[in-house]
Amino acid sequence: MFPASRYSSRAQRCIRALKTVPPDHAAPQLYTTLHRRACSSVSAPRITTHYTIHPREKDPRWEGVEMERFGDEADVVIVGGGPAGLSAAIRLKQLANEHGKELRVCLVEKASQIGAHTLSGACLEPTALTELFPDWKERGAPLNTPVTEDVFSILTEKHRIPVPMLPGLPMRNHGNYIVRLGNFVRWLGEQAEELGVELYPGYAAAEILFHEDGSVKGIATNDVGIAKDGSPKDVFERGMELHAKVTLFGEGCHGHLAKQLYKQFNLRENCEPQTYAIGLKELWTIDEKKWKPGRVEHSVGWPLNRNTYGGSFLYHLNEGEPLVALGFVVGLDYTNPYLSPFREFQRWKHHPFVAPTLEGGHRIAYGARALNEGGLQSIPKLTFPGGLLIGCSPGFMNVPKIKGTHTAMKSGMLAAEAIFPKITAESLDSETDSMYLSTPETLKNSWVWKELYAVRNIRPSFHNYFGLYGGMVYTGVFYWILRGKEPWTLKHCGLDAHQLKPAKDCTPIEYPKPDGKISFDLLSSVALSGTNHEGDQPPHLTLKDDSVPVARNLTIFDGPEQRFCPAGVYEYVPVETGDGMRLQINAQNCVHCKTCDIKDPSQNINWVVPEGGGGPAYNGM
Ligand SMILES: Cc1cc2nc3c(=O)[nH]c(=O)nc-3n(C[C@H](O)[C@H](O)[C@H](O)COP(=O)(O)OP(=O)(O)OC[C@H]3O[C@@H](n4cnc5c(N)ncnc54)[C@H](O)[C@@H]3O)c2cc1C
Ligand code: SF4
Repeated sequence: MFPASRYSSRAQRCIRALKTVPPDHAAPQLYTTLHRRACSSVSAPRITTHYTIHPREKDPRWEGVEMERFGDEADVVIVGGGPAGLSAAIRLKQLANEHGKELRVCLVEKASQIGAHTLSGACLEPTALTELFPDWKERGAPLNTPVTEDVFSILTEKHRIPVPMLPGLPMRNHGNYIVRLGNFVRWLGEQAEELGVELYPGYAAAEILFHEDGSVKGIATNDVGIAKDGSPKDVFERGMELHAKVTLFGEGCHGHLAKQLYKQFNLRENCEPQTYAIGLKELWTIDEKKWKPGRVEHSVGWPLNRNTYGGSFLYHLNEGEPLVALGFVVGLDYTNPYLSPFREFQRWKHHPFVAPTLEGGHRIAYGARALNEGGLQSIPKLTFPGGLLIGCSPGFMNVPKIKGTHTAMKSGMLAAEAIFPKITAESLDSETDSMYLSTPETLKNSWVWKELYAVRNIRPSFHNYFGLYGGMVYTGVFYWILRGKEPWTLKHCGLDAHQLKPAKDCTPIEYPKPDGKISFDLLSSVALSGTNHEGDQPPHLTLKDDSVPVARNLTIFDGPEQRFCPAGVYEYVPVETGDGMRLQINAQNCVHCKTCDIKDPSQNINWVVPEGGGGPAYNGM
């Protein structure tokens, strides 16, 4: 793996030493020093060609290329057409209409169609929707499946232990609806357009723009026409600037621009690190005799061990055909680098309680997306000069409920209500100027805050010796009986990226081969996500340092990105000229789940937006 012909003797000494020391949380300084030395001594093949790593100003191929950008002005610009962004846009226009004000609201969405990058369960709690549109039924909102049956189980390899769904438990779904969230988001988009919101699907916000005083001025959409090697193509076109008085960032879980805002405005200074899970999902048409529209099934336990947080969902939809949505969620604080969330999902489908539903059925869609698990203690400061963070980007997910849509919507609506009087108090003819906002008090007094406060200790309580079982006992005592009123707030165990143990300390996991009927391989799965990217563009999975994957991730953790990526984007392949391995990034496969950016143990991967419109083509996921 590290032949003398390829690496200097200094690099080899450092790599050998790296193999013998524990990971950085055990001996941080020694580890970091050795790692830096090893990486600086390794001559790695060039992988990253993106201008965010190799600035165009220093690249002779870009000399003389026209870089002027066209700019447009709006009152509010919203990044992300998910439940949060669309609810904020809708609420702003509702308020403008109620008060007889003109308000220009523009929303950019990186998917080619609104809803095409949306992936969720999803059981929808309709609280926020009813506040936004009390007449949602008359408006034809696609909530076609009220929950009629709620089943929760602890799975062992061969058996199932039923858990009664007592009133008051967070997992209870009485009064909720099973939806295809992509369809619901598309419907929200239609309502927004009807109210006069300008929607721009196929336009990714690639850059945050700042005023001279450091406040946010708006965003720029991505440039197009850059070749894979980072040079300009003949068809190169600069993106467009959108300036606004206020910019709302609703990029969803682990926003790429939000990451920059955290740094720029130190927004995470007083909160815990965000923690995450990856959720994988499939849609199946099943035998009509097994179809029970309105039935919701959740499980914890097998195939995960008691110290790995996660579980499954299986929802029977009522959409005119015998359709089920099923998925598997794995907490990204798992420690064994050999774990593959995708293969755990495939294995789970063979459980004797699950497989009979799928036998004779047909899989029609696949996808994956990260979700927040940090809860209240991980919500950063939400406001900064010129903008606000909304939805799952800062993280309003209610983890034990596995629900974040209603809270994301409400956070967007509250943001709209907080900024509306400020924007309209100014002369609308005045030059665009950024607003200074403080966290809306209404948010802290809202049901969102109360709901997240009550469940704040459930997820961190799973970090105990008994794992799953300890967490369930904690939930029973402190949530079900005391309703989260305990006077303490538990901490998470740090960044998910830091939780992996070195491969030498872990046992490889033997996964069964897929049978092609119930379980499938990765590539045939990715094909069902419809994902596509223009091939001749720089990979949007950028590496801060091209040598780190081999020198650290492969050497110490046996290349975990090959297993945690649910789309087969990362592969270690033999170097063509000489010995050794190199990382190959199959960026076209990416389904924009953001897991690599979260779980990379070296925090060397930075997901950036690809050319607008690229990515999965989900149809009602
Ligand atoms: C597997 C899984 C199961 C879930 N189950 C449930 C459930 O049963 N019930 C429930 O209520 N919630 C569930 N959730 C959570 C729910 O999906 C989220 O809480 C919700 O979608 C958050 O809404 P959002 O608008 O904040 O973010 P998102 O829905 O992620 O929307 C963000 C949007 O922004 C776009 N975007 C991102 N970056 C950019 C950019 N730079 N430029 C332009 N556009 C951009 C994205 O393409 C996306 O369309 C689940 C999530 C997962 C992953
Ligand atoms: S490359 Fe990263 S963002 Fe893309 S699918 Fe793989 S893990 Fe997800």
